[in-house]
Amino acid sequence: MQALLASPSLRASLPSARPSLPSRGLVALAAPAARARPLRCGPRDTMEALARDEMLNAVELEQWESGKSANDIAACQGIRIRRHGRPAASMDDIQAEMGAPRNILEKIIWDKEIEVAQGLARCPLNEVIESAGKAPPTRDFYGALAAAHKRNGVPALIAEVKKASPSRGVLRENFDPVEIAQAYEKHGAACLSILTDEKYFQGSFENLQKVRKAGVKCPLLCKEFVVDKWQIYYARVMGADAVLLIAAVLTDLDIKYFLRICKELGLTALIEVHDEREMERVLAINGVQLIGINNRSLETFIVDTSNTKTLLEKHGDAIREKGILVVGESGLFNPDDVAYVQNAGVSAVLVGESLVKQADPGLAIAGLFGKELVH
Ligand SMILES: O=C(O)c1ccccc1NCC(=O)[C@H](O)[C@H](O)COP(=O)(O)O
Repeated sequence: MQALLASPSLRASLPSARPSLPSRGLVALAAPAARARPLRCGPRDTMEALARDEMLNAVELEQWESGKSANDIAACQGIRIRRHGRPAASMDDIQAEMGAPRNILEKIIWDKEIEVAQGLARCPLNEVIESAGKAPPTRDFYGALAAAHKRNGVPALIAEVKKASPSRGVLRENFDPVEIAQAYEKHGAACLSILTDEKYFQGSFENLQKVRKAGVKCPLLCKEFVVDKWQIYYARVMGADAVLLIAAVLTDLDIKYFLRICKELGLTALIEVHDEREMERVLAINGVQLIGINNRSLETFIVDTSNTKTLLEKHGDAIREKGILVVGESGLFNPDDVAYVQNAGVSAVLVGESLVKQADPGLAIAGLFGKELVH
């Protein structure tokens, strides 16, 4: 019998998802050879496909069999964000067991685990999967970036619809997501990023859905803190063409598994890295098309655009050989900032604050690039 690591999402649904998953948590499945029927597109089949594609790593299997907790496995990959795995508990009880969150990103993730459990209770996974299968076709997020970069001769723009953030507070009081999205599209944004986290960014999945239903044509990134596959299916249902997967939060197996789900749903995955270790991890994963280099540390809020230059000086050749597009994210305010990351090797930029806080976010785009962008 082929033992298969519990998928990240399955792990999240187990009673002790992260703190300590006993080796009995291994899920024994029929040896792939024994399966006669073709692969269905359900999560269990995705897990079998995962195993069949030998995306699993013997080291990871050994770690699980050694009884290491999922948090220990994550820590072995340099991940500093822990999971509590107790979505039904109060934050007080969680903190009594884990101590206070070490930084804002860990706090966001601890809240997200609880939110996802509430979402699952509200809209069970099988229903979301069924709805995702009926959603209109996705738009080509990756292709839109590549085309815009070629058309304009500057990095393609992913313009972010963001009302507030932990580091900057409220950016725009008068916040109409559809109005902002339409202004961005009118002035040449290739794609849009829509914040869907409510507690820390005052965003929502409803904003994503409104923008999609308003007739905005450019592809939409669901800017969410993904910790479970339910969020990917739900993003698809609510109108996303791409989702964000954050390497600082997700293990290699999480990313491999979620990449496969994105592929099945026709979604582009933007894999976000911030440091050397995360870049090396992500470049070792097959199927990555789009890497975002965040100049902002999501743990300290420090923004340093030289981060993009440093990472691309070392890894640019490998990235180009793989045909991966790179998105420079955060802290871009003027043409010099854009030129700096362009010279470093990015094909696109993701920009929020410097646009959304302007009186006319659409008009601000020409100011950011020093020229009008063409469609
Ligand atoms: O922006 C924050 O304060 C923040 C805190 C914790 C996690 C994520 C956070 N921001 C997400 C982003 O990275 C930005 O929204 C995005 O890259 C755009 O950055 P900017 O142009 O500087 O608004």
